Amino acid sequence: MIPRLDDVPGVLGEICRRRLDEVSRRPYGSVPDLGQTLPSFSRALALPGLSLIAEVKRKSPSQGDIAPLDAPAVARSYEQGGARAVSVLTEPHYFAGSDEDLRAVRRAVGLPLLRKDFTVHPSQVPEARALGASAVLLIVAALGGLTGDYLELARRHGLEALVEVHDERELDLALEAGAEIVGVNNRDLVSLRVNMDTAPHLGERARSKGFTGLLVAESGYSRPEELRPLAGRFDAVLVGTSLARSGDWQGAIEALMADSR
Ligand SMILES: O=C(O)c1ccccc1NCC(=O)[C@H](O)[C@H](O)COP(=O)(O)O
Repeated sequence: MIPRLDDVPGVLGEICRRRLDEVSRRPYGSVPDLGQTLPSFSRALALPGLSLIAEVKRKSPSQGDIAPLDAPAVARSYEQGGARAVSVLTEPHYFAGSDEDLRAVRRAVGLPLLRKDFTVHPSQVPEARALGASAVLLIVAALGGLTGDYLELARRHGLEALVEVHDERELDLALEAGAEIVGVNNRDLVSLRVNMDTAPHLGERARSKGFTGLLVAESGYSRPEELRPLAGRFDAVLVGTSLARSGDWQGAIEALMADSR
């Protein structure tokens, strides 16, 4: 169940190899699961109109420092602004996130949470649930042929999975693996280039192949007009940098989503 990360190029490869090294040092099951009932991620995304997954993001390889956020306070504003789910980055070095951020956000809001991390070891799956996440991120570019095994593991732990792709090959792999929630990332995680045509293109391909699950468009969104190509095609959009940077998190959501509700 450990992916062959030597073959993963660029920044994504670096992040994943470092994460695997860190995670492998922790004793399996070191985060106690309090057995709490967690809200459904997919039900929130399937509500009418375009759902927003708002991300708590302090820094990133493409942007550098974004904002020194207080994770639970920002998540509360996201909830008040009408976000339907919150994504919490828990990777410490490249994104300045932490497991404690996820725990604190769980205590602060009632929305379903996505643990936005680089899942490269099976222990991260039960850990996500124990920290209060309803869903984990599975990046096909990192997991390759193991994507289906991680999906099965997530289901066994009562978690949903956002299966992330950014090209046709990865999309086809995600569909074959049985993904029910597919995230199309406009950002190529190897080159870090953003192409806003990626989500509409791959969304259309997924539907043409008979995919009836949930589609999420990810990365690069900051203006309401950029959401127009998603209307009626995507169930949700995941937004990090532009919201995190705004300082007025509730107002930024209201402005961004004004035409999409
Ligand atoms: O954001 C990055 O620079 C990045 C680099 C390498 C791997 C992952 C990265 N981001 C993860 C994400 O997918 C985004 O945080 C998410 O889609 C939100 O994107 P944005 O609204 O553009 O911050």
